[in-house]
Amino acid sequence: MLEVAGLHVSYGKHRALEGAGLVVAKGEIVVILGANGAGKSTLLKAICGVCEGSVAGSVRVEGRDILGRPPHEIVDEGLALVPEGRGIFPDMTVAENLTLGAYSDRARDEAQASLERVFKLFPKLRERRRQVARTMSGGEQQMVAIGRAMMSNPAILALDEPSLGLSPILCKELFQTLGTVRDAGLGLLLVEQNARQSLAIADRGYLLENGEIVREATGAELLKDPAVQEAYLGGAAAKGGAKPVPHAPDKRPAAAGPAPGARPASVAQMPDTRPAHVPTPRGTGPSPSEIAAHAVRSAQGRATPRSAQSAPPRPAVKPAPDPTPTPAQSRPIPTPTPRTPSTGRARDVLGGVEIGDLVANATSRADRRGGGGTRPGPGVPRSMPDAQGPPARSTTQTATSARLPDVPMPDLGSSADRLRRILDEIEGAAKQAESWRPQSSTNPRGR
Ligand SMILES: Nc1ncnc2c1ncn2[C@@H]1O[C@H](COP(=O)(O)OP(=O)(O)OP(=O)(O)O)[C@@H](O)[C@H]1O
Repeated sequence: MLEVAGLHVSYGKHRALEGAGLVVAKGEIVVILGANGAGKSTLLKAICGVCEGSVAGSVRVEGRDILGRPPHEIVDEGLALVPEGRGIFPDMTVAENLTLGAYSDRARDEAQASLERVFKLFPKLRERRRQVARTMSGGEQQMVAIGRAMMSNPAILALDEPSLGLSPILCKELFQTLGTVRDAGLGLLLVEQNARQSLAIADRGYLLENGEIVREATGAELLKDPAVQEAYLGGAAAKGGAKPVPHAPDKRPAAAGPAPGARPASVAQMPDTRPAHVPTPRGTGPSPSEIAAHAVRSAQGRATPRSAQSAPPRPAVKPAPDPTPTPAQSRPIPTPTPRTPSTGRARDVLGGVEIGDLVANATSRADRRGGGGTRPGPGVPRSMPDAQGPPARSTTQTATSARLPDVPMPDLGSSADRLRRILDEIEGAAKQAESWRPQSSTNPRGR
């Protein structure tokens, strides 16, 4: 169960959240509705440990306090976030994306069971497991994002605007899927602008106005409520179809606070016993590079003591688009050495691939990119087709015909080091670009 009480968030002087409280039990869908700027994303990010504002209050998962803890620890406690925009690895296959979702301590040993559960929920992902993620439709990519979050074996799944950008048909499929995920026993906390469809599947919902929870009721009650219809469903006369959420209302109800009978009142009114303004470490949801960086640490952790894994998460760096074809995983990748024994069965399902292999694979791709297609990176022989800078192929070819060559994969430890170095180089280049200014002598305005 997720219990949030007295949650305050400020961005500088701006108070975005004022004492929000909510509860999500396993096996229920809870929707947060609110106008643009009401604080919905802030609420979700603060709960999941990825809010850049100052956060105070209480957030508990299964009774354990998680506020102020780093995102990967929060995932380990059983709370996973599907961020707005999905955050999948576009150049990796479905199977690779899913496998990387099992990087947490909580999930690693159960990766196989989690994968089977995801494939059972989303049979399409099993069919498409070798397809490169960026070649999938928006709805399918959303499935990958949800599936990847489920690979961490969460008790509670938080989703930020999962229907954003989906067509009406895909929206319908998505909400059906969320119902199935709930039926599998997970608790879902859903921030949505599609009020009609989200309330239709919700067990309960909360209305957020100007940073405060002003009402809690069942999904059915909220759907029938004239005020909700007026504010979020385009008026009582509106029939069917998703309506845009109105802009921030200028007035709030006189009696702001949980509705009569709102449950549990005791949680919503819990005093804030935490020190004011606990800063949380991240600014946005975990990015693919953060997940990759954590995967690197996890992979290294197999050969190093746990105490050596305490490096802070890396800053978000968007992966550059990969112009080279992505190999399909149709044959096992040779196992790097030395390696501690594999956890076993997940490797079978994924054609012999595990997180360490994925990291090594990603590294060798990055090397090829860095070498401009002319110089293979260390451990990547010149005979690799991509290293010779082949002409661009279609995405269809990418997904179906590219194959990993039978070459030994580089040593895992050095791969991890190289991935780190590449991330550092990207960061350095970004910093240089930020600090660069034209010389005054070249000022075109002559000032
Ligand atoms: N990083 C930030 N720095 C400063 N202010 C922020 C930041 N993130 C959000 N805010 C402000 O906090 C308030 C709540 O923003 P938030 O994104 O949580 O709203 P929302 O309900 O999710 O809106 P939308 O539906 O438009 O996404 C807004 O006034 C927004 O401008």
